[in-house]
Amino acid sequence: MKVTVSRKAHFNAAHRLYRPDWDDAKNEEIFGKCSNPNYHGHNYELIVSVKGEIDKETGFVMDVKILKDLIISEVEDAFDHKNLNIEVPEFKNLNPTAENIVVVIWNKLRKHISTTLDLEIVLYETPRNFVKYAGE
Ligand SMILES: Nc1nc2c(c(=O)[nH]1)N=C([C@H](O)[C@H](O)COP(=O)(O)OP(=O)(O)OP(=O)(O)O)CN2
Ligand SMILES: [Zn+2]
Repeated sequence: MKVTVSRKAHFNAAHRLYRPDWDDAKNEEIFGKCSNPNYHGHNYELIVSVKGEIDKETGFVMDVKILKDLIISEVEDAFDHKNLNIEVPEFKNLNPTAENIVVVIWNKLRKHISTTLDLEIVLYETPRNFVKYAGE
């Protein structure tokens, strides 16, 4: 019997979608207003879910306090109030799309979560745009 435990979190961050090997016109054509050279921001919301067996002694799949602290140290401290393109090393050579951001977050968290647990992350870039990644 497997149960999913989820924790919501949020951060706000600035970014710019662009490719340095494309000129401004091509970036504008593909990324539109999101390629604004002066950046723009989002209030990102995420739902981190771990799925696994309930431990017989604790009754936990995973202690949510541990999950909360992990999200704070690996995601919020690293991304909150940051310019993703400039201040977050993972995006130095990676376009900070929602797709790429969710994969980066998943890889950061995966290292710290037991391999007996499945990990899935849903990342909302806006209230209407969201992506999901489970490591496949
Ligand atoms: N596949 C993707 N497409 C887009 C991404 C992305 O990360 N992956 N990102 C953007 C922009 O950065 C931004 O998310 C779009 O903002 P906006 O168009 O303002 O989104 P809204 O949901 O607010 O738009 P509404 O029309 O008001 O719903 C673009 N594309
Ligand atoms: Zn954006």
